[in-house]
Amino acid sequence: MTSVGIDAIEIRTGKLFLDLPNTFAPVKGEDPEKYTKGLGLYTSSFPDVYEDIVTMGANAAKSLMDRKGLEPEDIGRIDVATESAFDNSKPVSTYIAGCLEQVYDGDFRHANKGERKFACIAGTQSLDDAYNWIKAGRNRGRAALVIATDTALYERGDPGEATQGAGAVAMLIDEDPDLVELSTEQGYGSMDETDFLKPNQQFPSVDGKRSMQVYLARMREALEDYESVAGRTHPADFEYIPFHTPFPGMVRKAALLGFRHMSRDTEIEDELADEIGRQPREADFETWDDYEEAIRGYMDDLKTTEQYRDWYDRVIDPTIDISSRVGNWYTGSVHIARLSALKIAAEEGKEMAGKKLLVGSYGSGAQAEIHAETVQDTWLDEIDAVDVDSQLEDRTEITFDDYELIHDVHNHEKEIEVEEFTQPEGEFVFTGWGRMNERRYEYVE
Ligand SMILES: CC(=O)SCCNC(=O)CCNC(=O)[C@H](O)C(C)(C)COP(=O)(O)OP(=O)(O)OC[C@H]1O[C@@H](n2cnc3c(N)ncnc32)[C@H](O)[C@@H]1OP(=O)(O)O
Repeated sequence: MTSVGIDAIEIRTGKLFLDLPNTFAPVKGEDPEKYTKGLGLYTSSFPDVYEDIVTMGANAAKSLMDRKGLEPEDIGRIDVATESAFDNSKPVSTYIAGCLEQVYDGDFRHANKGERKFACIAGTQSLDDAYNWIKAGRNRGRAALVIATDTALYERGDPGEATQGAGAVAMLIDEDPDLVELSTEQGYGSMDETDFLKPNQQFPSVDGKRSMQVYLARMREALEDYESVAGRTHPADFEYIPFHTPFPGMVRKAALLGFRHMSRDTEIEDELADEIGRQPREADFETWDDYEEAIRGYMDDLKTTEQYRDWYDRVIDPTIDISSRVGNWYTGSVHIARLSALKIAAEEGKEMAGKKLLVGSYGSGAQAEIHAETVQDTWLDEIDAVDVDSQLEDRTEITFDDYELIHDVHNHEKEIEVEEFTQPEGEFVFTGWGRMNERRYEYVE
């Protein structure tokens, strides 16, 4: 069987950043620790005046193509995942292909292009599409470019304003991948939910607290569904578990539930029994409320145990590092979590070849998906080549007043002229609108 997976990754962050505890929280009259300790966020990325989902996606894709020495003819498919699209008909992938064709010989005339929408899970669904296309033997030896790109902005004053972000992740999906092979086994948890949606509007209608409950419920169903095909999971099976990370605090909740689930009926539950008792079983309670209360008590105790804390520090904490510095990238968020973990593994000199990851994606509306990935022998060269730190360090800090302006610049309802904060160089930029109201782009040397 051909192995198929992610051959290479590149990211492109919005070039501006807002310091959440020190700049945003004081103006909002909030305790900075809500951000650092509660949400787990330090800074959020924002796009400069000339950046948007197309420029960030095209710039990430160009870095990837240059690094891998690819030409348009090597790509048979361009799938863009986004929930920030500005066009209800023409897909963002055509805009990105148009950008790339400005700088490469040849074109993407024979590449299949599309756009995937299912909130944040669309990035993983695009990986699926590429995987299936290659497995079906329809790729004619060509690779697929998957680009997850979003500008995660909320209405001013919405609680979601705390969890914004902007950036793109470009991934090359190919046979015999250099980074990770994707498992055939997958699990889904999917229900019609009204937790976060954008019915013909730019900024989301969000029931934030409910969206967190729905995330956890669907993730748990996806894990059970995954186990029904792949067999029971155990906390020791996976080196890292990257989750969709709207903010790191969400992952802390998901990780605790996951650990409880994976350690049930194992030696870990036995070892913890003296300290915190056994996990409550529904059958032992007369009412659901009593059972829930017992579960809450068990979870409160579980998160203080050494076993859980060690596991969390080793398996989960490395996945949230980048996210805590860039905020929510919606469709790209789980792919940043994977990258974050592998980057830290590389920095720590960890041998990862052959090790497994369990990847938990989520999209509001709502669906969770779980699959496993196997790290490939060549992973270290790939991870060492990805430029994350310099991009994050090179971002320009904005004040709260700047933030208000930049929010308005990217608000489709407003027309406002604002001077760019940074000077574009060697990148695609947005230049304005064409005669049919299409957005126009050019490459700046
Ligand atoms: C879009 C998706 O990806 S769907 C999945 C998740 N949903 C979202 O991201 C929706 C968008 N975001 C939002 O709606 C909001 O930002 C929310 C719901 C995440 C947070 O809402 P807020 O009302 O602003 O924050 P809240 O008061 O709940 O504080 C956030 C956390 O910080 C904690 N906190 C608050 N103040 C402090 C403090 N001073 N010190 C330590 N912790 C604090 C809170 O207890 C809470 O943690 P908990 O949930 O473990 O109790």
